[in-house]
Amino acid sequence: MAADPVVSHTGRLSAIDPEPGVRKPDPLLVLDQVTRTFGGLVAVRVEHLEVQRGAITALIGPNGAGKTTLFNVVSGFDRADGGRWSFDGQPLTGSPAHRVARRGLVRTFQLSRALARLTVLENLLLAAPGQRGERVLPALLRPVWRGQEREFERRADELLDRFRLGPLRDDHAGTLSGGQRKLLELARALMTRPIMLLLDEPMAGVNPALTQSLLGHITQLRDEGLTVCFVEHDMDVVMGISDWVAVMADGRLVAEGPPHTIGRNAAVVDAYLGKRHDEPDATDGEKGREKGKEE
Ligand SMILES: Nc1ncnc2c1ncn2[C@@H]1O[C@H](COP(=O)(O)OP(=O)(O)OP(=O)(O)O)[C@@H](O)[C@H]1O
Repeated sequence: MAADPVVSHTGRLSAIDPEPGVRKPDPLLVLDQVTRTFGGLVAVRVEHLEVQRGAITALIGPNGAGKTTLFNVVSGFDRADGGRWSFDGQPLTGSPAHRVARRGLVRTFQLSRALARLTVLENLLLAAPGQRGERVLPALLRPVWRGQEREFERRADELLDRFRLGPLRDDHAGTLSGGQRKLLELARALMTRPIMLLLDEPMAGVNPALTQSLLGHITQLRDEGLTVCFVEHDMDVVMGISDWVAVMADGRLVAEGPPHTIGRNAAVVDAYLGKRHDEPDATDGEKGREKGKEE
């Protein structure tokens, strides 16, 4: 019997050297010399990073390490100052967000105020591939749906069932709990049938019962072949679902390895002790100071 491709992808990860920038057996996303600066602050300076296809990779690091900025750059929501990156063997450097999504790399965002006013179903339909809000909204008001819209609605219902959001289909998204919103964000991202998902703190604001369910959904998606990279501060979550962990500090990639090795890595201990997780560093920019105040 042929080997399960997913098991072999993640299994092969445990055999490679846990070194920052190490080559992966089957990289889907590859970054080289990627930098992003804000004024004098170098937020990201990643020399080389490969994300393994079919695996769940956690991106961790203290506040202000550059994780979100890296996600923004790669997903086309921010520009880099330098470097190049490729996806599925083809260059992706500098592509705008809509093109990145069309290539199959999709990033989740927290539900915005505008989307909170739409129903759960409308949120999914707006995320349908090749659709732009101005084309979908009038369609939503039409009593008879044409072929493409019907197909999108079928896909949306499939996802709502999958995430047990079916009964909330016609509720305003703003009325959902924190955990249900996270499920909706995941469902929105899946409308386009992506190859890879970038999840920014998928468990933030989720109660423990729903956290388990969300973790189950994410590992199930991985088992179906989706590649997942997520930023997370909760180490139980990181240890619980990731196949591989990449650690950033001060914009750099300082460590990589299987989850059970990461806690023992001296560079990781330095990164977290040097800049406590709940404490913004004095060298952080405005954003770091603002975050510090909020927390
Ligand atoms: N738009 C911006 N303008 C100025 N500085 C920024 C901006 N965005 C990020 N930064 C700075 O870049 C650095 C990296 O921030 P980033 O949000 O990427 O870190 P992070 O690792 O995601 O942190 P956290 O875990 O707290 O979300 C920080 O010092 C931050 O203050």
